Amino acid sequence: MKAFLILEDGTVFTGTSIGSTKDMISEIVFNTSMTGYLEVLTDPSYAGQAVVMTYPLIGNYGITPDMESKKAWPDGYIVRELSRMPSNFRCEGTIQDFLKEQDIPGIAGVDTRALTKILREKGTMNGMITTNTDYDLGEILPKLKEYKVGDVVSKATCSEKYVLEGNGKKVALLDLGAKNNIAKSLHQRGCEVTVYPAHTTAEEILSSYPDGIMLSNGPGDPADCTSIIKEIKKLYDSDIPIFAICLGHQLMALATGATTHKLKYGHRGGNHPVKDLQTNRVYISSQNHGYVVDTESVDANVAVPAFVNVNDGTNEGLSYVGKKIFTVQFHPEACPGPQDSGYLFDRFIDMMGGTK
Ligand SMILES: NC(=O)CC[C@H](N)C(=O)O
Repeated sequence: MKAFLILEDGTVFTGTSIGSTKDMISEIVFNTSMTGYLEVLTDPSYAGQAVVMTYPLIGNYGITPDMESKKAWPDGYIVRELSRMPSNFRCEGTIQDFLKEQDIPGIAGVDTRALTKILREKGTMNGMITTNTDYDLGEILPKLKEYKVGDVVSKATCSEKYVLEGNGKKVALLDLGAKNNIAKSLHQRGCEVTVYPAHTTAEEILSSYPDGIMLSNGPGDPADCTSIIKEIKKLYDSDIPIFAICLGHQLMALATGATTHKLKYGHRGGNHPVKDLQTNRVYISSQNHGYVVDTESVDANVAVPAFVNVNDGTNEGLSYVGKKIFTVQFHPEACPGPQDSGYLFDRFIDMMGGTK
């Protein structure tokens, strides 16, 4: 069946429908990872976005247990070519069936290189995937311009708190739409991890006397998370060691007086170079974000830049003055992508007083 991808600027790509055949409107973003399409699909930070994979052949090893959450989160999925015969000893199905099961519409056969060039030059924009051959641009384009994502953190967070038992440091993980590998990275290092829903109060978290607090990644515009930001300010004031990733990093910055803005087309992929400003060493990082902390808005008495993006000079991490708090914009938990910055979990454990 034919499908169409219609962009806010009026560009139309024609391809083949994959997954669900329902109409979808979302923000269209591109990811340049060459591997790890399943981790991308199951990363809750994609809630409220449709993803274009720039790697031209997707689905070679089918569906495997490499999931970063229980379900797929993007509103839509856009690929050049989908593998028709996935092959792997762990393969449990095809992307086509997975998308159908999850009711996610997609489109294959799109010139993703041309599409990405448009998004890179004009910036991220909204789009629609439809199988309706009688689509009416005059009706659709104003709707696309109007579309704005809602409260996606509430959708992506867990509904109840749960615990991963361990004998080491007690970590409270605030789940803002967390990827599995954050809790796993702590648990593998012996920590006992208590995962809390995003709207938990600071009082509840602090009353369990954690050795450290971790703020996760998550979807949407950080500036929309006003009530969570208030709770994070109380966590900042508590003097408990804190490590934060991506959305967590942005919310800690907002809680302490800095501002954020939306990047033209974001950073999503597995090869973003970031420089550790303490050592001047460059790490290749996994990234997935559309917003960034304004470096010049950070009060030097509160925090100092710890990492910078080597491609565009944007902020990639902050170290908080007089506090045991450091935060990063990239993903040390990888999944997908390089694990070069996994040592940051060890740094967090050292900050909490080392392994018991
Ligand atoms: N992966 C994330 O945590 C993303 C944070 C935020 N939603 C952004 O796009 O910038």
